[in-house]
Amino acid sequence: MAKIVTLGEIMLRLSTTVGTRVARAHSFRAHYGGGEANVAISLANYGHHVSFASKVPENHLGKAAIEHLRRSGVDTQFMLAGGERLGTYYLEMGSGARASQVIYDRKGSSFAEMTALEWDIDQLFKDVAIFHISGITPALSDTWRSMTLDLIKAAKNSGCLISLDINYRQKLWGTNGCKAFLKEVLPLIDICSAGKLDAQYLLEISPYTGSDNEMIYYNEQMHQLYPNIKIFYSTIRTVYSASHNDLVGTFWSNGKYVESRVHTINPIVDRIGGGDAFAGGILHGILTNQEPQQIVDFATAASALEHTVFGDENQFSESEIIAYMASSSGEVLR
Ligand SMILES: O=C(O)C(=O)C[C@H](O)[C@H](O)CO
Repeated sequence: MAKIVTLGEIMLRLSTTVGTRVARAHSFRAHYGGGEANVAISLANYGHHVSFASKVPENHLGKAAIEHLRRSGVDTQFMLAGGERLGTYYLEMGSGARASQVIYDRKGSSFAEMTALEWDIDQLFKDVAIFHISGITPALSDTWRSMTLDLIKAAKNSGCLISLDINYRQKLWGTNGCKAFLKEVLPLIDICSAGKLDAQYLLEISPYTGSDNEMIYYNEQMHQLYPNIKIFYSTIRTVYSASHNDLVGTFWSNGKYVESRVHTINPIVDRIGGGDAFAGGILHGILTNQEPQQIVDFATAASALEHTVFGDENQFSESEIIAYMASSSGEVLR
């Protein structure tokens, strides 16, 4: 199967149990996560040869992060060892009207402190079909901002398709920094995860005022700005609370727009990583040359299932997702 490389920061996640605030917590659950690592795990679950590239410290936490990737079958040959610490984030689990909250504790991490591309770049992109990256990495430092562009250019020179999840994180940078980065990077991108809010607030597309499907408008406007981007995808949450979503997946490819059915996720066990599970499903569909409707249906089902388990990563195989698409009644499967 085609080779994919994803690159970014993997972190230790420490989360509260539902109903406990971070400030009152006496214990935390430990998981490992990071947008691009989560996408790599999804793709490995579906049988793709996928490498995740990052840097972690040479200690037991760094080893645990690598073990987390290996357990799911992600190739870790591009995991560098060194630096001071593994980035960490705390997650206060939301409930009902109270949103989940993230506190980042990632300054000074082995990955964030990198000042040079320490990988053998020719090896990293050798025989790679898709290079996937997100807007989290350039938000870590000015150096990472220019290194992200360098990586993308190198991947393009090696013939990879470039996939970017905008993944705007307001706790890492402001909209101005992100907007400036997007102006530079989007002309280099082939596949892009961008939703309505990204279109309005980061790409400055005027709000839709008509009565047709607004996502068709936003996707077409984004494509007009960046005709090189042939695929846009995003999820829409029509009912939204910390513990309940109605989720719809959208996919726009060369002028054709499709949506999934509505997935009602109630209760949500853990929403972190739902977007990455969706991205993993989309990239899987692209890599296996599926039809747009099949692609969005599978990716949205994968995302819906990801909301039902603890942890940032999709833990379901392709056949489990297909079985859920066929039943989705929550009955006992015997
Ligand atoms: O927020 C981040 O920077 C992360 O990468 C942590 C999570 O895994 C990610 O947000 C999920 O998309």
